[in-house]
Amino acid sequence: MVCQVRDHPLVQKVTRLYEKISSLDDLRPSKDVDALFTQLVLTCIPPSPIDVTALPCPWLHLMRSHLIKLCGQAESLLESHFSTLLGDSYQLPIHNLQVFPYYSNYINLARLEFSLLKDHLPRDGPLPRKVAFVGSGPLPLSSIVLARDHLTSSIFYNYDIDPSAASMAKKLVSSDPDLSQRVLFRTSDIFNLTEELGEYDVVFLAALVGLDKEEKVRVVRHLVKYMKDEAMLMARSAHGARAFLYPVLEPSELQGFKVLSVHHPSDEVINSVVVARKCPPLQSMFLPKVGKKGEQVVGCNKCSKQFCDFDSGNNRGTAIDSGLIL
Ligand SMILES: C[S@@+](CC[C@H](N)C(=O)[O-])C[C@H]1O[C@@H](n2cnc3c(N)ncnc32)[C@H](O)[C@@H]1O
Repeated sequence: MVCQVRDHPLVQKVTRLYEKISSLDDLRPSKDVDALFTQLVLTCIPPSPIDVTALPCPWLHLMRSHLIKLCGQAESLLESHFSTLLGDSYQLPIHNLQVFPYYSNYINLARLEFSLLKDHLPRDGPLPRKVAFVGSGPLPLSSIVLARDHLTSSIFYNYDIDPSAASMAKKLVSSDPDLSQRVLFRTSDIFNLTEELGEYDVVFLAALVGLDKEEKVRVVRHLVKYMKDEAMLMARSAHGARAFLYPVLEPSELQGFKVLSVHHPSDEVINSVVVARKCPPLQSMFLPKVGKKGEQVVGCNKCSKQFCDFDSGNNRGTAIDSGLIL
């Protein structure tokens, strides 16, 4: 079958950039690497009619999944470079974060995530006390900006699978009397976090945790298993052509969560944000398990408009989108 989408100008441009990026020996920041990734981001930011997650030909699927991995590697190397620069060159790294070329993107992303989170918290209720950020990286700008500007009394526990990330990140906040006490770092793969995930009121999930659909779903299932009921999940995703750069988390993959909102930025903030709340345990298993769309779903009381809409009181549900298959 001929793959027409390959002739689309956007796909042709991304393919050309992919061929150059994938032939690089080294993804550490340099003039060439920066120029290629800048072109790639500028190519993928504008709205696009193409559903990148449903590319008809296998070659493009393979290209996309390799490109996401290359972007992840380059992002981590960029963060390590600037984290080292900040930690080695400044007494107060926190006061010099603007040396990172995309600092303003993180300011905007943190503002967006906080406003989306606040929309789903009780109006005059307390702000979340304990926050986890999974996939914080060597330059944990999201946690730093969220803790400094928005959740100013919350405690942030940052997790990263890369042991060097925690040590670099600690160095950035150690000279700040407030953040050094409230923004803490641990090394762990998300899959090794179990009971402690149940301590958090909010879990932020970086876009690069779970690089393909299967792994992203595995991450969500792990979070469902260990997050406490009603805790909030702020998961990063991607939309449109930005899905060439980051994995996509579909609301339908968030079984066990009630999806509260999905926000696709149209400015230079690359990531989409999915806001969800952990469902309370199923009240009863008496409802038949769902098999196909539109059938009755297993009761997930008070939960997941996305999956089931309950008649009042009798706890029976009719799948709207896709049922909970447990
Ligand atoms: C590059 S950072 C991006 C986050 C960014 N620094 C921020 O502040 O929003 C993404 C991080 O996710 C980490 N990561 C990827 N998979 C992970 C996993 N399974 N568990 C924990 N961390 C993971 C990577 O090591 C990487 O450092």
